[in-house]
Order: sequence, then structure tokens, then C-alpha cells
Amino acid sequence: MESTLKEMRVGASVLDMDPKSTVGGGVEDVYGEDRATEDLLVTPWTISVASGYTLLRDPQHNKGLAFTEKERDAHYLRGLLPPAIISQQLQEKKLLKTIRQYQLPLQKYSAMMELEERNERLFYKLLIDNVEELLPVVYTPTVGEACQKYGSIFKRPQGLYISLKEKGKVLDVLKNWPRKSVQVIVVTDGERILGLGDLGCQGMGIPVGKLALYTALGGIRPSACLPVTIDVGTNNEELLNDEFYIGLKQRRATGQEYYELLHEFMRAVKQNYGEKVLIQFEDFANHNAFELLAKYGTTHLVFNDDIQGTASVVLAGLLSALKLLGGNIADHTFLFLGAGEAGTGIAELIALEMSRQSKVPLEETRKMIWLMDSKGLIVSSRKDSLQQFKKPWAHEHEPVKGLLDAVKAVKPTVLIGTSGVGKTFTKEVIEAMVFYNELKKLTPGLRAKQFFASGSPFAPVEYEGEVFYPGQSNNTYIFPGLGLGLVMSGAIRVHDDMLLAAAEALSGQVTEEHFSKGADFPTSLYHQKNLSPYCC
Ligand SMILES: O=C([O-])CC(=O)C(=O)O
Ligand SMILES: [Mg+2]
Repeated sequence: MESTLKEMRVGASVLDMDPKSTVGGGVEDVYGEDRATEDLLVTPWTISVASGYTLLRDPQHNKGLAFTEKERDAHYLRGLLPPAIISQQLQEKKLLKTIRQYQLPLQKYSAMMELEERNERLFYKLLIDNVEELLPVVYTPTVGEACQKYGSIFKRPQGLYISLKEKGKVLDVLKNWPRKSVQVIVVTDGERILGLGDLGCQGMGIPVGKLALYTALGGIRPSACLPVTIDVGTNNEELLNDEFYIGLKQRRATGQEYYELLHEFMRAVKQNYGEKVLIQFEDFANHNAFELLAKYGTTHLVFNDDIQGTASVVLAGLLSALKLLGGNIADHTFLFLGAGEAGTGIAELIALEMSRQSKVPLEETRKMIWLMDSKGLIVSSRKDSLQQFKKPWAHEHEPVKGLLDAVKAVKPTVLIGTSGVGKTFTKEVIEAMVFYNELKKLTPGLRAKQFFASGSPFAPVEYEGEVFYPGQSNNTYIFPGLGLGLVMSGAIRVHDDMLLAAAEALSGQVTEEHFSKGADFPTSLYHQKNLSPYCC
């Protein structure tokens, strides 16, 4: 059937485009429709020229009312638009006004996505010119809510869906994507979307959102970006019981079936786009993320944003803080609450940086870093039952259960939360941190003794009449620039040194003004005034 389809496509294009076949006049079977039967389908052909009505519906080229008189003549647009000409600047002003009028973040998100589907250039102009205001709309946190409701929001599909149904045909699926010169792919299997868990096929919002930032922040052409969702089912009962769910209604495939589909995808990508296409793994669950990265890190240009992108951004925050505090990263002791992709990824990059700076072997610098998971401090007596990626962090210590006790035992100078569980940094925990750090006198004479940064945007905090602006330690500071660098340099593998360099470069962007407001990321100090406290 597959080969028949292909033949028909070729048949229709070669035979019917032959000028001789048109000389007879009359009603011709231009698209081979007369030859179609129920079993022998004919691909519906549309011959499109980017002009007239088609142009207005082509988001890549449409300018709406911004088409000039000359363009309206040249592109057969007369009469298809009302007479007014509205410049892109004015269109932008109008859209921003409309978006600001919406109360709900999801309404703003939908308005932005509709714009992207209508007029891509205007979408990016608006996003780039107002990136701080619109980032929380097209990205974290609103994109999470959008994924939860994805099925009901979208009128048109975005990105490429590769499900178990396409097993054996993944290369053909890639060829269906209309744009050929792809440079960056963001792929998810939807199993761990942000902190929201398994959203199955509805995770598509994440690759779409991340790639919008590749363009807005990294300058990569939209046509070079390909969002992909691999659908192997979902274990989310609510979605499985939802009659409007857009994905495969089955439990997640695991083991061989899962890895075969992923492998076919990875091979097809290389076959179709070559070795220099960048693949960003996004929001895979722990149990697959580490394995996929280890497996494909040596054969493809690939990185995992949640492990490595997050690690690089957090390291940048630490390097910035050190500029103010003085001293060396190796002077510090770290405690993580959460030992998943972010926790172990950040820990490893810190250990690498410590080793690089102090020339102490990596095995030794790891010992300055402690991680906790839901069962307590990761210690050597737990080693046999630990997942592989946690094992390097199992140091000699007696078991410790709670965070407060761990702070008392480890006496960290840096506390990092990478768990999905909220409200764990209690007053007691923070007081214990302050107590031990004052003893260590690592911050003598500093007014703002503590730095705080959060992954999602966090509203400013007023304390004793002064306003502090929490930095946003989000991988969005890393992946668009890292990706641009990888693509521009023609790299074929991602190395840890690149992540360290990205962290240093980001840290170099932090100014005195940021420091003076308690932020150790180059967060805008102005836009956060518009943040509602709910996203904290
Ligand atoms: O998307 C974000 O805001 C950060 C991220 O990668 C995640 O939470 O998985
Ligand atoms: Mg992520």
C-alpha cells in the first residue's frame, strides 16, 4: 500500500504535469482522481503559489493588513483585504493591547498561538520586542496549563506526531514535514511535562514553546525548527478516560517496544537531516532520560535540557553569586532536595567545575555534594537499591530522613531544590541555613546575605521597605544560545566543556544592578512587576 501511494504521487506529478497531456482540452483527470478506487487512494494535490488567497493563509509569508499597495498588486491581493494599510508596528501595538486585556494567562497563550498560525513574522516581532512580558505566556508557567488542556485549545495541529502506529515508517513521517532544512529538533515523549507529570501526546506544547524561544532568543529561523512528540501511550488515567484526548489511548509502551521506536526516530533524523541537526531531549521521565542521553550522546548531536540545560543555568547562578561573595566554588558544600534529572545533572556539572577550578579529581569533588530523594539523604548504605544515576552521590554517612536534619548534618552553604514537591524550604530550614553559614562566615559584611532564584518566574518580594527581585534560574537562559552555538559551529557532539562555557557566558551577563536587587541572573527587573504572585 505504501509503495502504491508513492507511485501515485509520482505518477500524478510526472504524468499530469506533462504539457502534452493538456493540449486536448476538456475535462482532464489532472490529479488522477478518475483512477482512484476505495483501495487505491490518490493523494489530493494542491498546486500552490504564494499569492492571493493562499498567501493570506500562509503564516510564513502572510503580513495581513501590513501588505503595501505595491505588494497587494504584485501578489493578487486586491479586494482580498480591506483598504487600510496597517504597519507591522501598529499591528504589534494593537495585539499587545488585546493580549494585555485578557485576564487569564491561557487566553493570552491562545491569542499568541493563533497569531503564530496566522502571521509568523508578527508573532516573533511581538515576542522579541516584549520577551520579558510574553515569556511567561508562551513558556513557563502558562505552557504547562496549555498542555493540560491542549486537546481543547488547538484548532490546528502544530509539530510532528510520531506514535507507535508509525513504527516502521518514521522516515516517511519525517518526510511529510513541509520544511526541509531543519536544524533543531526538540522532542518529548510527554511523560514528565514540567512538574505536571505524564501528559502523553499533549506534551506537544513543550517542544513548540521551546522552539519559539530558539527563534525569539536564539535567532534560529522558524522554518529550521521541528517540534516532535513521540506518542507511546500515557499512564494518565484522566487522559485515557477523556473522549477528547488527542493521543494514543493505551498505557505507555516500555522496554524493547519503546526503545525500538526511539531508535528508529533517532536513525531517521540522522538519515533525513544529516549529522549536524541538533536534537534536544525534553521532559522525558528519569527512567528513560539518562539512558537515552548516554546512548545517543555518542552518536548524535544531542543534549537533554532538563539534565544539562538546567545544570548549566544553575551553575551560572552560582558563578555569579561567587563573584559577589568571593572565594572558590570548591569552598562550598551543596545539598539538593531532589535527585532526579535536574538534581543529579546540576550536581555533576558543579562537581566538574569544582574539579576544573581546583584540579581535585572528580570523584573527590563529588563528595562535597549531597543529594536527598523521597527516602532521605543518599548514603552508601542505600547504594544497592539506588537507580544508576544516583549512585555517584551515595557518600559515607548514617541515614538521615528529613531536610532539616540533613541541613544540620551536612551544613551546606548552598541549598538547591529540584523536587516537584512544594513548601519544603520551611522557616526552620532557612534559619538553620543562616545559622550554619553565619558560623562559617562565608558572607561577612554583605547586606543581602542570601541569593534566591527559582525555576519559574517569581514575583518580587518586599522586605523591610525594600523590593527584591528573585532571579529566574530557568534553562531558557541556556538552550537557545547553546543551540545556536552548536548549529553555527557545525558541531556534531555536545561536550561538558560547552555547558561549562555556556554557564560562564551567562554569568558574565549579570550586572551590578541585578546584584543590588538580590538577583544573580540577568532577570529583567521591570517586567516582574507585572507578574501575579500566583506563579510563585
Ligand atoms: O520548561 C521549563 O520551564 C524548564 C524545564 O525544562 C522543565 O521544567 O522541564
Ligand atoms: Mg523541561
